[in-house]
Amino acid sequence: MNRVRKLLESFNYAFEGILYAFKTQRNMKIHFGVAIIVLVMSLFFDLSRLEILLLFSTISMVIITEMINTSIETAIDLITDKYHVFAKIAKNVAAGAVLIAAINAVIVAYLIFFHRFNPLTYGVLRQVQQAPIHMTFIALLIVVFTVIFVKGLTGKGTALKGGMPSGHSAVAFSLFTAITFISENMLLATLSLMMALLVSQSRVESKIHTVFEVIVGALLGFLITIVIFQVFG
Ligand SMILES: Nc1ncnc2c1ncn2[C@@H]1O[C@H](COP(=O)(O)OP(=O)(O)OP(=O)(O)O)[C@@H](O)[C@H]1O
Repeated sequence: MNRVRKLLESFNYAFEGILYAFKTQRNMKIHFGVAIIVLVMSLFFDLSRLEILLLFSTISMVIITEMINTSIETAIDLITDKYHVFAKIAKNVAAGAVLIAAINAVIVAYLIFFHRFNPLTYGVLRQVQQAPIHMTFIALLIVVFTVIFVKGLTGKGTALKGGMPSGHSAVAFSLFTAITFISENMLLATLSLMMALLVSQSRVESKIHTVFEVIVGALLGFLITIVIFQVFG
């Protein structure tokens, strides 16, 4: 009897932990909200057992990493409220784990749902792989990952602001290239190029990037997207 009570008690503590994370962490509410939307959506589609399994594992992974992140943050705050480089590393690494789980979730959701939303490509993976939107999505993802990676190598700026190269111009030029390939229309190409130039110019104007960083970003976005469209288009 005592053992059963102990077991129940430990379940209770575990639920308290889940509730605490949900109540106090804004991101946790977002994860749960998105998870619910995805699960409701899954009811409208004829998902295979494997796809459902993937959905559940992916959702669990995001929630689990967020909870471990909360746990580490709390433990660090218990130890110190002073600035310490180790505290920063521990918290950043834990936050990084959540980010990876969240990116994985976006990719899984894309692979499971996207072709079902597009009646033209319904059920035909080969067609989806060749769809411009698919290539644009993949190109953008690769551009963003590359920018973050290069920023990490050069050690300047943060993932989303400043540093080498400019992520904004990389994305803007990637989109310009995708629009040019998809539309095959000079006017649209010119207009989107003007927008990409404006984005890049504003990064220099607001002193977030140097001209060189913006040019490297633009080249990166442009070249990666060209390669993707040439190879898979
Ligand atoms: N004691 C500390 N020493 C050094 N850097 C810290 C310290 N505490 C926090 N930081 C830095 O601030 C960032 C945010 O920390 P914080 O504890 O506010 O986490 P958070 O992700 O904002 O959490 P929440 O979403 O719960 O508000 C950490 O990722 C870390 O880089």
